[in-house]
Amino acid sequence: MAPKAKADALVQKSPAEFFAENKNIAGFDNPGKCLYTTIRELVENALDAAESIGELPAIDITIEEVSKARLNRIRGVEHHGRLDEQLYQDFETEEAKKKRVAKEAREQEKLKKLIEKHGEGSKEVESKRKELAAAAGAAKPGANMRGNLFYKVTVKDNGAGMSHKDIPNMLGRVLSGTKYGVKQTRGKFGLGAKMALIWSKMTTGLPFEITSATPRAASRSHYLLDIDIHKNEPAIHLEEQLPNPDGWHGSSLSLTIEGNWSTYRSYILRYLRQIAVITPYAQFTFAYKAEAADDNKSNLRIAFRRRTDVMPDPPAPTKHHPSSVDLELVKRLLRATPAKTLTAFLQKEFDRVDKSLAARVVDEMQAGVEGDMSPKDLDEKQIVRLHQLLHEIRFGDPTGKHLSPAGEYNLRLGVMKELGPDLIATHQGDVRVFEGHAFIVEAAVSVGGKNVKPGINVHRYANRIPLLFEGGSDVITKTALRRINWGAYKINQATDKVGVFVSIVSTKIPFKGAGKEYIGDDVTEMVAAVKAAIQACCLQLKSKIMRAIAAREQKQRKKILSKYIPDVANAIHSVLERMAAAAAAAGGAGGGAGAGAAGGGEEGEAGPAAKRRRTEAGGGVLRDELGLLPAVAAKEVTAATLAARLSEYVERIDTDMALEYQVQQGLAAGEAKAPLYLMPLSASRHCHGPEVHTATCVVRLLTGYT
Ligand SMILES: Nc1ncnc2c1ncn2[C@@H]1O[C@H](COP(=O)(O)OP(=O)(O)OP(=O)(O)O)[C@@H](O)[C@H]1O
Repeated sequence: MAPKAKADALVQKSPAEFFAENKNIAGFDNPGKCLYTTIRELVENALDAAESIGELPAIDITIEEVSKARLNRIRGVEHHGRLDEQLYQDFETEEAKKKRVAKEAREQEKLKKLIEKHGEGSKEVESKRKELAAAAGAAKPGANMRGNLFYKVTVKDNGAGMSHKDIPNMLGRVLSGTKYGVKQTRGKFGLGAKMALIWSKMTTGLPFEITSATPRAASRSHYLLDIDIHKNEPAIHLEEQLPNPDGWHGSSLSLTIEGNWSTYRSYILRYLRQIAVITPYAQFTFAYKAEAADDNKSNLRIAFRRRTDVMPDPPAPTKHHPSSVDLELVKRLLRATPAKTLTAFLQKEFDRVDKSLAARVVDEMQAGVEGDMSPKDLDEKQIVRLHQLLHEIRFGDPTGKHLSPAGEYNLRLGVMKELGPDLIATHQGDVRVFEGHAFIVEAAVSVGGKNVKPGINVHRYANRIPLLFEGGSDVITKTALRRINWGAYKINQATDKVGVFVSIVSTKIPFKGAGKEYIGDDVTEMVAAVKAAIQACCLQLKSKIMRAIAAREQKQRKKILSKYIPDVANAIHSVLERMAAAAAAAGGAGGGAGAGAAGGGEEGEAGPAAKRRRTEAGGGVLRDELGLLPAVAAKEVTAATLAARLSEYVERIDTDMALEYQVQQGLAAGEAKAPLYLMPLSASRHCHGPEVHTATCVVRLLTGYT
């Protein structure tokens, strides 16, 4: 008989263990991505911390390369040479070496043939070279060994700091934070900084170093902190309070982790550039320090300067909207409320519930529930009934006053400073609601600019943080690429350099996953709001683009007309010369004093009538009403005269058309119109009236006419 299977042993995991084993859920996928996410989490905490006290953020970010040798010195690990080379992954056997060399020779032969066929520098040769270089790297023995890719990451801010006693729990216990309330914040889960610490613990074993001071604190807290993953508890290596003579406030957080700068460099820089776009009132400095101080090729220093002191109003905490709460939350609120009566509880804990509405909700509960009973006395069934009613009754929508969008001004400024586009339009949508949470969508669409690829370049933001990964499934990308008919707005989706910036702020962003990488495309309200915001920008751009096209066409027309003026003037002049000569000859034959008409002319026509002569040339009849022919004959009208008059004419119709066009556009665009009264110059004036500022000029009115 087969032995009876042993029941699996029950194991419980701490949240820290769970996240350590499932790092990717929080955006910690591979060493490169971990470096990126660490920076991101620390920068977002820094911004939240500064904005929470109304301070214009000033954030310094440093990534310092740490070689394995240096890391080992820091960790006190002794260096030993290799005893047995053959044990190591980078050891190459004779046979493997022979194979590699033969393969390399074959590839070189292929390259030679390509050079003969297409020539040195051709596309084919260059791509083969790249392929060979990559293959050479991959074929190196031990190529997949993890190299010395360690980095000390430090982020310093001028924010609110943390109170001394809270630091261990805030930064050493997974799922602990101060941002769980109903409030728009960049952080949400109480996880990011701890994930960075877990990653550091898993790869270098070095602790978090934290220095922090709250505003007006007499001392700075200094900690070396670790996390006990099994217990999900902070483990303190060093705790001290240092003097704070200059009254500094803020935090400096530092971690040493494994990473990969070369593969994630572009993401990190893109992230910083995008956060600079949405936060133009913040100042960021970024420094990458290579292990060798004189490695100028690797060392990097970038400053994203502050461009405005106008900071959006800070988001305010709000109450739960009745339609957003689940049964568990209702129970938790009932347990925790300081309210003494049920009516007061409803009024105090929920958004959009005033005293009279609270009383009506209580009446609706029936079954013996009274408004003055204690919320703690509700039994299980009554709580279920209350929860159901909260979802069935129509409450007013959340107002969205507690939200803090970047604002069209900031968004426009940010895009202009980072991209310098040719055209830009911005739009802020109305407050909308999903699942009882208010949200606002803002958008900017730009055309042209530096470092912008042709096509639709989508930039996504959620609660003012840039989202760089997993864009394909995001509501913003999908809407921009699939739901907007760009052609209808005179934008060429394939060749124009279009920047689409969409920012969503809300007390609840429907992120997919704790990594906060993308927003689901399944919230109908959000899809509609994103589409409307992009379309509103496109509509503004369309009229700008049409104006630009018309101006370009006009310029082009003028250029073409001007180009032909000399030829046309010469041609006309030579025809006129010939006609003048013919007229002179005909006049002579007719015996009139140079005034006779040829062919169809009246016999004996003379005097003033001679000025309006008819000349027959080549079977046609020309009526010289202006008396041009004698002027041509007398060389008073030359080709140059004709060219000058033609130029004048082209210039005039250009100005007339431009003026007419501007007037039409002004009227169509509904620009500010103000009645102006023109007085005869003879009217005497006593004093100056107000100035009228229009889009194109300032008109000063004169008053006090007599
Ligand atoms: N630079 C800082 N200044 C002040 N407080 C900070 C700073 N960094 C972290 N904190 C505090 O530590 C808490 C935990 O931070 P952590 O990054 O782990 O999570 P979070 O920001 O709350 O949420 P999320 O996981 O979504 O980022 C924060 O809620 C905040 O109160």
